[in-house]
Amino acid sequence: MIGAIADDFTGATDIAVAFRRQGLKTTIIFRLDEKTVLSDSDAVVIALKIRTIDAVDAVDRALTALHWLQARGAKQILYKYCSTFDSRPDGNIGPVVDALSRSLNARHVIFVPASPQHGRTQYMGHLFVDRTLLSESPMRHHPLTPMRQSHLPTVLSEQTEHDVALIDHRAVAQGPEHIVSLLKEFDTPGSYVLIDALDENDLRTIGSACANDVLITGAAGLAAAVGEAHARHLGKQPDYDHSNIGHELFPAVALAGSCSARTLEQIEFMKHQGHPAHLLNALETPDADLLAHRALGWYDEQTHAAGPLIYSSLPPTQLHITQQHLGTARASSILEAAMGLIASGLVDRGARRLIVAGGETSGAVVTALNIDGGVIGPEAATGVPWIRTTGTKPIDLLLKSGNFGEPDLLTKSVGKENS
Ligand SMILES: Nc1ncnc2c1ncn2[C@@H]1O[C@H](COP(=O)(O)OP(=O)(O)OP(=O)(O)O)[C@@H](O)[C@H]1O
Ligand SMILES: O=C(O)[C@@H](O)C(=O)CO
Repeated sequence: MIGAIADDFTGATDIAVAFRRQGLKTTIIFRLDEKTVLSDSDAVVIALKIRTIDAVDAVDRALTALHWLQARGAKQILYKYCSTFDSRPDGNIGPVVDALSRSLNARHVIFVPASPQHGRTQYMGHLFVDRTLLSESPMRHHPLTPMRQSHLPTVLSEQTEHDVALIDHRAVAQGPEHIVSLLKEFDTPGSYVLIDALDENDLRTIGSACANDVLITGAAGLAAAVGEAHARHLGKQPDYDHSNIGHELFPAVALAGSCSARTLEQIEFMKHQGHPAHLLNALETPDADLLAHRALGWYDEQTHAAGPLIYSSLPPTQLHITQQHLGTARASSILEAAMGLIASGLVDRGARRLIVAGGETSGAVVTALNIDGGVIGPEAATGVPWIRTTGTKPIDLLLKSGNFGEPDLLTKSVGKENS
């Protein structure tokens, strides 16, 4: 069984569906419970919310997840971070991988964030988002983890004491045996190796070179490659879900806390299509309870025929003003707490389908709703699967990564009743 630990919730759904697509029976876990028994899962993904928290706490939670997976028979561990390597200079990718590699006694650890299906490629150690370098992409304005350096060996070296090497694309092009022979040079405990990848072929090459590594790290591109090799080994066929998850439960509401460029476009599109929208203004009301109370009062006045939107997302200049006045961490914690309260209030009022934009925001919502896990359904967009939650009152959830999906994704997913 492959065990994956994801540093945020939308990242967890992104790799869960990458495994599922290959035909692996995949379970997603939002809350660790010692009593959980996994029946015949080929891949298990644990969603953590540790991307931006204090590194000591992040390490602690990642190790708890590791031990939980090991106790249930995970043979290979994938640590999933963002395909744009989102992290702060003091963490969290470095400290968490340091702890996981020590605990697993890993000889070398590969780092492969490239995910061509999402337009993320790595060449000569530099990460690209579509046609631009990471540092020139909208990721430079991220509210919590602004990425202003594209050369990943430099970024990772700032987060760890371990040596960081690069296997560049010329070496990848020579095939898996060549990578295996190069990795032998790094076969001392705790050697870190970033590997370039431009397309699915490169990822397949890397996936087969690292098939026996106890610890691998990366994003959905690597998960798909490793999942494919694993499915082949198990004799499983690719699986495209045809269930009705995500298409039948009403009322539906969209919640957006992501300030990523694509989410801002999706919000504009939704408003333009006439969906009612309510902005959470933390600058004016820096109080989670009050923001939630007002948002739910507003929701109660809507007809719900066209799925409503509740959002806090702002473009970079306005975001910066809020963060300067309130402090970055305080603004996030007020808004995440408000989103959690709003989600609980919506479910109490009968909402059956929630579309949530943003990984941290998704973590806040799922945690507030006390959801243990769910079944991965069809993809509304690449890397964005519907999830039907487990438990007595299932709801359908779409946890959307900030930059994923076409501009009409929120509009299409929230839908219009009887349309
Ligand atoms: N108006 C605002 N002012 C300050 N902070 C905000 C505002 N709106 C949202 N935020 C915060 O910005 C953060 C956005 O992170 P989140 O992970 O939800 O989105 P994302 O990074 O775009 O998504 P992903 O990680 O999936 O790519 C959250 O902590 C959220 O509370
Ligand atoms: O890898 C990605 O880009 C996403 O799965 C993600 O991590 C969103 O936060």
